[in-house]
Amino acid sequence: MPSNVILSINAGSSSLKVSVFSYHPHAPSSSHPTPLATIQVTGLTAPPATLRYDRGDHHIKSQPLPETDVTSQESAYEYIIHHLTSDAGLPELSHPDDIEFACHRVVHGGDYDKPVRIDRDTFHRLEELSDLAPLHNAGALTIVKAVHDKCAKASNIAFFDNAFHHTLPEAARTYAIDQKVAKRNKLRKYGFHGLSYAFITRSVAAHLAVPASELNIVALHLGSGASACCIKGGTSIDTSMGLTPLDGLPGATRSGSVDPSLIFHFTHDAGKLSPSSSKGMHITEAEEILNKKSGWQALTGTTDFGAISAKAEQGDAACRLAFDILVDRITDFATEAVADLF
Ligand SMILES: Nc1ncnc2c1ncn2[C@@H]1O[C@H](COP(=O)(O)OP(=O)(O)O)[C@@H](O)[C@H]1O
Ligand SMILES: CC(=O)OP(=O)(O)O
Ligand SMILES: [Mg+2]
Repeated sequence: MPSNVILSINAGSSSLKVSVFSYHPHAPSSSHPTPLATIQVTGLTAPPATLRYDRGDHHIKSQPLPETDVTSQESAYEYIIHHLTSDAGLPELSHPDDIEFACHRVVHGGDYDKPVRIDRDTFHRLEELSDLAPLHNAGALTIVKAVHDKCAKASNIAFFDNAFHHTLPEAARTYAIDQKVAKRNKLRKYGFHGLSYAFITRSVAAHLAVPASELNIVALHLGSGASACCIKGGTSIDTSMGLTPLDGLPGATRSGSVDPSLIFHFTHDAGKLSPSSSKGMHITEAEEILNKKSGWQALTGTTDFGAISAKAEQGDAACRLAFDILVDRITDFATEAVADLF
């Protein structure tokens, strides 16, 4: 009997979220896969990480994980696969070979505007984009590799977080820099969280009972990474993230938009390679500081925005400021975006 489990895998900057579906190879093409379970490890940047597991309509467990066990997207994936294949209540997935398709959210897909099956060539192309999504692509690719190495029958498919924004008008996606250099190095606004915006567009249109092509909204995706998107006629016409997910709204460890010359006044080492660079991913001190040592972490000492909002309400000044900064930046984007909708 052919294996028939589909995994949907979202390697976020602070979490790994996996949904398990079953799929009947001979079912009509109009039928949808059946959801079996969801499992997630959250709080990777605010240890201890937490496991949450739901099977069918049942919440099975929520528990903190030992701090040493799960510290990265890669170790979270190993933990999750072990957990799923050991669960007697989920007989459809009792061995990694039961997985037929592993569908990965890949944050930076460069010029790809549609999902692709990942082969050696696409894997290398996505690896080359790792420098442009330093908190994301490399982690997702370690999971692609784990599936390739350990799930004999699975195909890896990449779904790109920037693809929804391929409709950005030229003026919105072009930076005011030398266009020869921009074109050669593919320096433009890509935008991210597109899988989420595509879902929001479908869901809001269904809720309002209007065709997506008539939907005009400003949508927000607020998580460890935060962004906003202006959606006109169901398509993205502007979004707050840019060449990389660093641009736009601040996030858990990200500064968001700052004056581009600020970093040279912050440190004289801005252009040096950071010690956390690896053979496959080159990160300067500037990128390290702005991606990993800024945002809510730098302002309040935690990346947990739930805790920040609670403390802000209790009068904690640093948390109040962090909260107000987020509101200020969202309001800036939304005000401009609403004007673009008319
Ligand atoms: N109810 C809430 N109120 C405020 N912040 C929340 C709430 N629920 C989750 N968060 C915050 O959202 C962040 C996690 O976002 P998420 O999108 O799941 O992560 P990732 O970027 O890894 O995908 C954490 O900072 C968490 O504290
Ligand atoms: C693109 C991005 O920032 O994703 P996440 O919110 O999962 O970190
Ligand atoms: Mg996310």
